Amino acid sequence: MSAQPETTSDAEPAATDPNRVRIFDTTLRDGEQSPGASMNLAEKLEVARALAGLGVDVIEAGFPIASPGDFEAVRAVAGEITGSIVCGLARCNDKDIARAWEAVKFAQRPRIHVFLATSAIHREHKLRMTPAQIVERAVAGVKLARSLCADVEFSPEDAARTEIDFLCEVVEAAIEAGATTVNIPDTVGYATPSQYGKVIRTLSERVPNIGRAVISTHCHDDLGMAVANTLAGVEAGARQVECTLNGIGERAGNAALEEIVMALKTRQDYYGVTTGIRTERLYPASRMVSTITGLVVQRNKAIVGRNAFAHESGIHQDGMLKERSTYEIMRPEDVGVPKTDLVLGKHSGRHALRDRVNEMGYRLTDEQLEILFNDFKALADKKKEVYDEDLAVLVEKHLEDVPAHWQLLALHTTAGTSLLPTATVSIRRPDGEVVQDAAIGDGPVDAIFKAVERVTGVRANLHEFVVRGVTQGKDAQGEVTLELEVESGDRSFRGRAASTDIIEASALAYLNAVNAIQTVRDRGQVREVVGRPGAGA
Ligand SMILES: CC(=O)SCCNC(=O)CCNC(=O)[C@H](O)C(C)(C)COP(=O)(O)OP(=O)(O)OC[C@H]1O[C@@H](n2cnc3c(N)ncnc32)[C@H](O)[C@@H]1OP(=O)(O)O
Ligand SMILES: CC(C)C(=O)C(=O)O
Ligand SMILES: [Mg+2]
Repeated sequence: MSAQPETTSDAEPAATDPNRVRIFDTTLRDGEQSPGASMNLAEKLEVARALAGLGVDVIEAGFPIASPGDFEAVRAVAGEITGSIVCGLARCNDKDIARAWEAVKFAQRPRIHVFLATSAIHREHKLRMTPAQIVERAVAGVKLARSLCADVEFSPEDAARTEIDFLCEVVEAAIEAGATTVNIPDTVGYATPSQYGKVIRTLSERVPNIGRAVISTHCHDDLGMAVANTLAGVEAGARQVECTLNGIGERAGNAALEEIVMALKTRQDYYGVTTGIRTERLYPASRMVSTITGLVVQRNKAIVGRNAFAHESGIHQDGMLKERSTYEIMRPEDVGVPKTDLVLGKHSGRHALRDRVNEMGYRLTDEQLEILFNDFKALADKKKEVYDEDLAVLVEKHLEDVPAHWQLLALHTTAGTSLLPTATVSIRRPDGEVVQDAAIGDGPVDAIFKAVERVTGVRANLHEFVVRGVTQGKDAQGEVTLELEVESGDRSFRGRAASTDIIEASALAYLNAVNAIQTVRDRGQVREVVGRPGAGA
């Protein structure tokens, strides 16, 4: 075994500032261990570039002994990435360590990461080794790695379930053998924050040579506590945190990089530490990892989920419009999310509605807004989200001046392959009387038109009938536009209406055109009237 190379004496802030927390990203190694998340060389390189751009201190690029492909990927990352340390994982044996070194040796800043489980469960059942053999093997592995590389990390796998005295012994021996970072994995996500923090604090108090190494956290999310445990580790003195983008990783995943970084940044007042992460690149990097791995980010995921900066409740939206900090503790632009999203839905209020229609260029009186608000709530009860296009339809409906002489109150249709299409309509006449009638037709829409004709007595030929989706999603609104020609054939009247139910939209559009005809008749006018839905149409 050759003499140990010098420990890396980098002038990075991470090496000199006691309050700087190093971000060790293992998206390409532990993250890739998520079932179905394997990445090829080109994909790993792309993610590695994003990680370097993000400013992570260490990129764990893979486990070189795992496969020729992983070896090549780690080598490619090592050959290209500058700035960040590039690390390869190795079991505690000569072959793994040699292979890891072969893969990372051309990196500007290489690291070998050696691991060996220390808990009783792993010692007895998996490794079948005694505590003394574990210490001996760990020391040999670290020494071999240090003979090759100045920067060596040692992980006592399943540390959080390891007897604390034995853990202290192994950590001390690994540092003595040359480990420059000692990583304390909660491999199975079993720890709780105060317990994990206590482990880190105990190591820093009881291991005599601990000052020669950086203490690192590596927490899994089996009980949903990976980030909380990591932060407890930082509070207890850890100055490297191992994490992955979007929290991907073995089983329930690893601690999420974006959550740790933003917790440390947002609560700098509490933690008093910094990282070197360019946080405005978090969202793009998260999107990239999600696209490449195919692991979808849940909507309500902290920091990078689609809802992380979205507000639907009226009270929150009102607060946001008055002062952003009422309901947001971070600015979306600080994590690379384009902007806060005030989603209009069933829980929204008048402030948000007025703000949105103003943004869309409409100026409504208080009375118009009130009417719009009622229609909006009725629509929001049917639709999950009310889009700008939906609003435009509702607003225009109230800006039009076609009076609702005839108002549709209720509608019922039956249709099917072996039935006569039938429609029953209930309509309020201009004199206020409610009339019901029914008709059969070639289809349910034709039956509706005939029933409306029977009630209103307005005879016209349907000249044009167009249905189109005007909004997004399965619950999109359909808009019906139609044109009626009155019997003389020299005048046409258009009607338009929108609804989530196109049968209803057809009835409303037809009645709307009938109202336009009625308006002309009442005024004795002979010009064409373009009818759009009037109030109640
Ligand atoms: C907590 C973690 O995330 S650890 C990293 C987990 N990641 C992976 O396992 C992904 C990559 N792994 C692989 O491709 C394969 O498991 C390989 C190539 C590493 C090994 O494959 P194989 O040689 O066929 O062994 P296999 O995976 O079936 O079993 C693991 C062997 O390593 C031993 N082992 C496990 N951890 C260590 C360690 N840290 N140091 C030394 N030996 C170890 C096991 O005891 C077992 O040895 P045995 O064959 O004497 O019983
Ligand atoms: C290899 C080690 C660090 C690991 O991933 C774990 O223990 O979870
Ligand atoms: Mg792990």
